[in-house]
Amino acid sequence: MDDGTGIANNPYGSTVEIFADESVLKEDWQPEELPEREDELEEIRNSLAPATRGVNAHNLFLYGKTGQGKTVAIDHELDLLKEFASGTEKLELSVVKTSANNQSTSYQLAAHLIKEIRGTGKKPSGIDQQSMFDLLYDELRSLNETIIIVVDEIDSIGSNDDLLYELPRARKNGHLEDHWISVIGISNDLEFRDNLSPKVKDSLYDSEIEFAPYNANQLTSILERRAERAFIDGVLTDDVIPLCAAFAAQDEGSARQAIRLLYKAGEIALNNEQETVEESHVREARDILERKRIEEGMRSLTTQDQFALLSVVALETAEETPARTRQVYQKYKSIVTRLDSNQLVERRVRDHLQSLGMQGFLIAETRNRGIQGGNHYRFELKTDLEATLEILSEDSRIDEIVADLVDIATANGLV
Ligand SMILES: Nc1ncnc2c1ncn2[C@@H]1O[C@H](COP(=O)(O)OP(=O)(O)OP(=O)(O)O)[C@@H](O)[C@H]1O
Repeated sequence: MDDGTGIANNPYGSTVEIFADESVLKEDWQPEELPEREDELEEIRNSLAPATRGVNAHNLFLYGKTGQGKTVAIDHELDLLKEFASGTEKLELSVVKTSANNQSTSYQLAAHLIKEIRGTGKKPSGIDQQSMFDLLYDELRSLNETIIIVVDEIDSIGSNDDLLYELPRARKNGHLEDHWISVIGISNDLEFRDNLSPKVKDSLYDSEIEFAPYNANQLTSILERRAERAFIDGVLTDDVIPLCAAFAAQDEGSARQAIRLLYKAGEIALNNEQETVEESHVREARDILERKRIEEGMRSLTTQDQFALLSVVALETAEETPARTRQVYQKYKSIVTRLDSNQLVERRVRDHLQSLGMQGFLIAETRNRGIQGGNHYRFELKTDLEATLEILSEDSRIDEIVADLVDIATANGLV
């Protein structure tokens, strides 16, 4: 049937409508309000407020797992501060934002900041560290009197953290005599603070705010506000939002994950020409996103990460998890022997296991050893076993081992 637009037979011409404003479900959409983070917003405001009183804002660290609203909260408060600055002569403000990205050093971070301030051109390179810092001070001098530097993924800077020590002291040390400078660091790595060198901690550390994972009720309200704008009235069945919220809350409590689930469920309904979004769409969306997450994560695993993961998967198929490091290590040794690969010592394997925990593949539970002192760890698989086995089996180096594990998992009724 022709609807008069001439596109009736075009495969893009779906007659079903689900979304009222799909852009609201996109990653870069900026919410106007964050009622679930009122306390954190107030703490950020109190830390930034000295800038309005003619001195530097406090240095600030925001911690929390992924998708907890750290970035959106800081953006919200900085926007308000900029708005305040534009209406008064009391505050001349410049905000510089950058991400430390994977494995940055102080040198690279300084180069990133220079590029960010210049707004164009390539990152400077080929000079020594002090010259790079001097170049950064030159650029910073061209900015307004009060400078706030936001460094996302600040933990990526690792042990070469000289710049984090230098920046907050730039005024005192005469590099930026006429400026007030402060640094806001954002991190997903909850242990980063403990690993900072004492001199950086001392120089940089004024206050910290931890963003606790959202619970299912908070995620429900976040989703409801989005859904009201994003979807046509009445297309979401009652279970959809609570289910998206529950799935995300069971995992990391991430608002990003909850929003992605809702968006994907809507797309699945639409692609299937269905008039309403239902619980089954959310379940399908969860499976698709989980698989994608594992696939993406696996691409960045090193060979030894992969062997460590495979060891835990092997214990999982035999229903022997959570497992102590020693147990995982035994499995690891048999795997590398079978593959005729380089064998690491137990401590290094434990490092790989912990890194897999950080990357969301494993649950790494810490137990205190009581009077013996120190901690020991227990590891179990966090990702879906069946999907993990399936993705691992695509790697020809380990596919025979994975095939054996699939047999064991099947025999144990796990897949
Ligand atoms: N309270 C909230 N209300 C509405 N939307 C929110 C809220 N918290 C987070 N979001 C949304 O969730 C997504 C993730 O938030 P954000 O990027 O701020 O998280 P993050 O903690 O900085 O995560 P990461 O460390 O991974 O960058 C964004 O789309 C953001 O708009």
